[in-house]
Order: sequence, then structure tokens, then C-alpha cells
Amino acid sequence: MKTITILGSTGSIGTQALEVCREHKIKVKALAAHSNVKMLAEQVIEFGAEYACIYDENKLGELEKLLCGRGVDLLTGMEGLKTIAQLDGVDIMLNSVVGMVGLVPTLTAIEHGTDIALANKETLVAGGKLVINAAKEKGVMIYLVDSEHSAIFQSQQGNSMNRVKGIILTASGGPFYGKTTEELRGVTVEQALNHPNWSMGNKITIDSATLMNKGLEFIEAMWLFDLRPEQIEIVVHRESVIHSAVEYEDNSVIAQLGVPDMKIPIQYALLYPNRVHCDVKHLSLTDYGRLTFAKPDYDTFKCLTACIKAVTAGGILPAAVNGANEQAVAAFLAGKISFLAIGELVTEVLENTENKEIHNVDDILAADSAAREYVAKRIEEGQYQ
Ligand SMILES: NC(=O)C1=CN([C@@H]2O[C@H](COP(=O)(O)OP(=O)(O)OC[C@H]3O[C@@H](n4cnc5c(N)ncnc54)[C@H](OP(=O)(O)O)[C@@H]3O)[C@@H](O)[C@H]2O)C=CC1
Ligand SMILES: CC(=O)[C@@H](O)[C@H](O)COP(=O)(O)O
Ligand SMILES: [Mn+2]
Repeated sequence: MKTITILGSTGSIGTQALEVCREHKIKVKALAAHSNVKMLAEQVIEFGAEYACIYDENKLGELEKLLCGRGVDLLTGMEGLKTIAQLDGVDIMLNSVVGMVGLVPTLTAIEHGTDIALANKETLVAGGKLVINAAKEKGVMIYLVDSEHSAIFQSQQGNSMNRVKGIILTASGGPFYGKTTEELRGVTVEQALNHPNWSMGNKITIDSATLMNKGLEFIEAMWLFDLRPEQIEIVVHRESVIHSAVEYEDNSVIAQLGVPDMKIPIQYALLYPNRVHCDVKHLSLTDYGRLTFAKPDYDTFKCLTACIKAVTAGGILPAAVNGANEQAVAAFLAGKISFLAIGELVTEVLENTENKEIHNVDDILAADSAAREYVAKRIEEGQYQ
């Protein structure tokens, strides 16, 4: 029986991962959330976890009350996440927290030699070089949860002798596909959260609407599959049935398909290499009738362009655009800035960040903080309402 830990167990990925654990009898040793103390306590009780971490210290007292007398080790803050990342006897740590906060726990688990199932894409965007190098050095496996990267990985199975020419990274286009900048002026949070195909947490759903998500995934793919920017073609595929594809040297293209349900890649990551029953709908291609493909609109969706420019330049710029985006998305969700301001702020940070090489994790954290401060200041100045 496999034993896992989950950071971000109360979120969209975390709760679906626990469904997989329930169905496939995976032992859950530790769980962590940010502030949803009630759901965390319920999960800890149901799955018999030995450790529980609530990141927000102010909620620790409440967690103590909810888990009183159960012999669960209670943790908080970054130290708590790092403790979970270094537990012995764990086969896989699923990192499904949202945002850059996942970077240090990922590096800690790798250092400890624990395999990782990675949903937390911001970790690779900001710290790809450190994460990949550390994983190689320690011989740690990174199982991929993001649907496109799981699809690329799945499309490579049995092809280790074959040369990859490039990949096709599919994008749904989000709720605002086909809209002009003028039409995007004044769109609401509710409209931006209305993803056509996927049910996900708020931050990634906004990233899908701005196409930042595809920019983050472009960077993620470069690190995971050792690709150059020109080897990645982004294709808008409105139906989200083809989850991405790999093109080989002979121009043969191998893709992974399925209904848009994260249970498939989550289960594949946790049970790899086994394919067993998964509680999702059957894919009926005849019900779809036809599948469509188009080029993305790089002018309107500025975040996508900013990500590609950032990763092409390298250094701290991917961390900077990611930090700017995290700050801007939080402000948009809080009703402080417009939808279009997200792309403008991310671009502004890209253009105003002096690039540097990354030597260690502090370089990444500093670039992230500087970008966030820049965005917060611009919003405070009233530039982006
Ligand atoms: N949802 C999806 O389908 C997909 C998501 N991803 C990626 O997976 C990650 C998670 O996404 P998603 O599940 O949608 O996000 P959600 O917002 O639904 O969930 C985020 C989870 O992270 C927890 N969390 C946030 N900050 C911390 C922290 N500092 N310490 C501990 N826990 C924390 C939250 O706890 P709390 O509930 O207490 O706030 C919650 O459990 C993101 O990086 C996203 O890009 C990738 C592909 C698909
Ligand atoms: C489910 C998943 O992996 C998301 O990252 C998804 O890709 C979002 O869809 P789009 O960014 O393509 O709209
Ligand atoms: Mn994805």
C-alpha cells in the first residue's frame, strides 16, 4: 500500500486526490491547508492522518480543539509544511498548494529524497532550474499532475528510444476566447471564473481566462521536458479533449485524450505506472462530433506573451512575472483592479525587472517579493482601477 502526504488537501486538486486515496486505499500520513481548518480536521479524521498542518497560525487553536485527544501532531506555517515534506516512510508528497509558497516545501521534499506529485505549477515556473537539478541529483521522481504535462508524459511512454521534435500544448482559450481588448474592458470576476470545461480553484481559473495559465504551462513544459521555446506550439482547442501531444522526429504525433476531468491525471500520478478503474465519464468522440483548433491571440492576452518573453530571457524573469501575476490576480479577485490590468501589470513588471542569474532559492524569493511589491505599489497609486 502506498503512503502519501498532501499539501493543499482542501483545494480542488487536494479533494480530488483524496477521492483517489479513498477509492484505491492509499494511506494518507499528513495533510496541510492554509486556513480551512474545519475541512482539514474532517479529512484528518476520515483518513487517519498522523500530522496536520494549518499554515495560518491564527487557526491553530481551532485545529487543536477539533482534533483534541486524537494523537495527531499539529503543525503550522512554513516550518509545518517543511516538517511534512521531510517525513520518513512516505512514497509520494502531492504538492497541490496554490502559488509560489509551494517552492520551499518542494525543494525540502526533494532534498529528503521523497518523490513528488506536482500540481503546484508556480514552483516550476519560478524555480524550475533548482527543482529539476535537485531532483536529478537526488534521483527523485516528479510525477506530473497538470493535465497537459501528464498528457505529454503519457504520450512519451514506450518512446524512450525516439527523438522528440516538439510538443503541442493545448489550451481551452478560457471564457474569453475570441474577445477583443475592447470587449474585455469591464468583464466581471464572475464572468472570468466561468471556465468552459474545467472546475478548478479561483486562482488557476483566472489564469486560464487571461491565458497566463498557458504561459505558466509553457515554462513548466520547458523545464520538465528539457525543451527550447521554439519546440512548443500552443494550440487553442476549445473542447479540452486532447490534453496535449508529442511530435517525434518522423512527424508522427502521439496525444493523450479523455474527458476534461482532473481525476485521470491525479490518479495516474499517484498510481503510476498502473492504469486501473477511474471514476470519470467515458470519452465519446461521436458525442463531441468535431474537435477544433486555432492559434492563440498573443496581442489581446498579454500574460501569455509576457511568460514566453520571460522564459526566453531566463534568469529571474519567470519568477518575476509569476509573482506579479499572483499579486494582480489576488487584487482582481478582491475587486481592486480590472481584468485587463492583470496583463498590463505582468507586462510592466517584465519590462521593469533587471534580470539576474538564479544561484539559489533566495534569488527566486527576492525576485518574487520585488514583483509583488511593485504590483502592490502600482495598485495603491491608483494606476490600475
Ligand atoms: N484545479 C485544477 O484542476 C488544477 C490545478 N493546478 C494547480 O494546482 C495548484 C492547486 O490548484 P487548486 O487545487 O485549483 O487550488 P485551490 O485554490 O482550489 O486550492 C489550494 C489549496 O492550497 C491550500 N493552500 C494555499 N496556500 C497554502 C499554504 N500557504 N499552506 C498550505 N496550504 C495552502 C489551500 O488551503 P485552504 O483551502 O485552507 O485555503 C487549498 O487546500 C495550483 O498551483 C494550480 O495551478 C494544475 C492543474 C489543474
Ligand atoms: C486542468 C488543467 O490542467 C488546467 O491547467 C487547464 O489546462 C486549464 O485550462 P486552460 O488553461 O487550457 O483554459
Ligand atoms: Mn493545465
